[in-house]
Amino acid sequence: MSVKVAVFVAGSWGTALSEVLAQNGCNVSLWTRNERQAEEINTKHSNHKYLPDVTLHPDLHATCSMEEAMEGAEACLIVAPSAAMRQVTRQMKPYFTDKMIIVHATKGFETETLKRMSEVIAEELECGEDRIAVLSGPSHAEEVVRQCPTTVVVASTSTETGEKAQDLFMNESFFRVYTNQDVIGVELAGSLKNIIALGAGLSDGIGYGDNAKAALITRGLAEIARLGVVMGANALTFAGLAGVGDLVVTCTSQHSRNWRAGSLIGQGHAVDEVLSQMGMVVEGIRTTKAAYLLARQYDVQLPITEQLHRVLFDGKEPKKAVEHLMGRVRKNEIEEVAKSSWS
Ligand SMILES: NC(=O)c1ccc[n+]([C@@H]2O[C@H](COP(=O)([O-])OP(=O)(O)OC[C@H]3O[C@@H](n4cnc5c(N)ncnc54)[C@H](O)[C@@H]3O)[C@@H](O)[C@H]2O)c1
Ligand SMILES: O=P(O)(O)OC[C@H](O)CO
Repeated sequence: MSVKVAVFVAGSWGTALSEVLAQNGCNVSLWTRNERQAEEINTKHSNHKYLPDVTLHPDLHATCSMEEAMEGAEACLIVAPSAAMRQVTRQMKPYFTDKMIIVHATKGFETETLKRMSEVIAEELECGEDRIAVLSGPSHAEEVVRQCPTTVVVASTSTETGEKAQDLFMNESFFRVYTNQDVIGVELAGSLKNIIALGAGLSDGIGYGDNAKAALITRGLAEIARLGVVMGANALTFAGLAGVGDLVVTCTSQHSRNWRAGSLIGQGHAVDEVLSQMGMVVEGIRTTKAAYLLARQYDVQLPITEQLHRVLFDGKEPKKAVEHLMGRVRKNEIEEVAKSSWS
């Protein structure tokens, strides 16, 4: 009998990961709050709003019933936007059993509490962290559904849960999954890279070149690791798939919503106008707010995040933010790294 996996929700990434699971022979029940979308997935095998021109696996079943989705499931995959994580997990709670593990693939924080997604899930489902894994890494839905080779990491404090998640998602043709025990590092890396991707888009939108983007990626990684290590992450995680891997893909890919949003803002469009145009979640905006507050809480300097915060929330002109970054006091690159326990 195939393993049943309940997936929440049917956005781009939830649908793409459902495809991976269905290709791997799992019995996938994809929950959505939208009845028309469920009907489209079940009858036309498509989800045109989020993955246009893609024919989905014929066995992929969508439902608006949480009970139906979760009944008999051995694993639940949660891919709700960070802003909806608490609401979705609260709805799941009545059907959550001791037999299930949770995998989440959401990038971001709860901005009101500054909690990571696994913390929100553990709170709402009242379960130990050892039953939760996070899946992250350089992986755009648009390429995964085309079965382009993709590598990700699943992190869990429990080896058993991590390996169960690895077994569910890994295949030998296009989806390779590594394990890692550094949940904090993997969650922070996947979330914070979206801020730097907004910055890379902003720089491209202004018309600056590849030098500027490479600098943002490199100094952005230093900034991510600086906060991450202080919050309890393993520095080596930032050199892996969830760290530099995801940072590079999000700062350079045509598919990145964060890069695209940054680029439009760099071209002079207002933040609200850009967000209403995108039609899909741009986690980096909320994450900039959360990281700005975390930097204060942990007394860590995040210059790129701080300038992006000024652009997004105080209306600072993007070029002025870049001038500010270029004009900071002189520093020694290696000493900076050593101070942040990067080495
Ligand atoms: N798209 C990707 O390639 C990709 C890759 C890796 C990680 N992620 C992460 O996955 C998460 C989801 O992103 P996405 O790309 O699937 O977003 P999306 O914008 O494509 O879809 C979001 C979905 O969430 C649903 N939704 C929003 N609020 C809800 C609520 N309160 N209850 C129920 N459903 C709700 C929307 O209806 C929509 O179907 C984000 O954290 C993102 O960073 C995305
Ligand atoms: O399209 P983005 O910018 O939300 O990025 C999606 C993923 O995080 C890439 O791994």
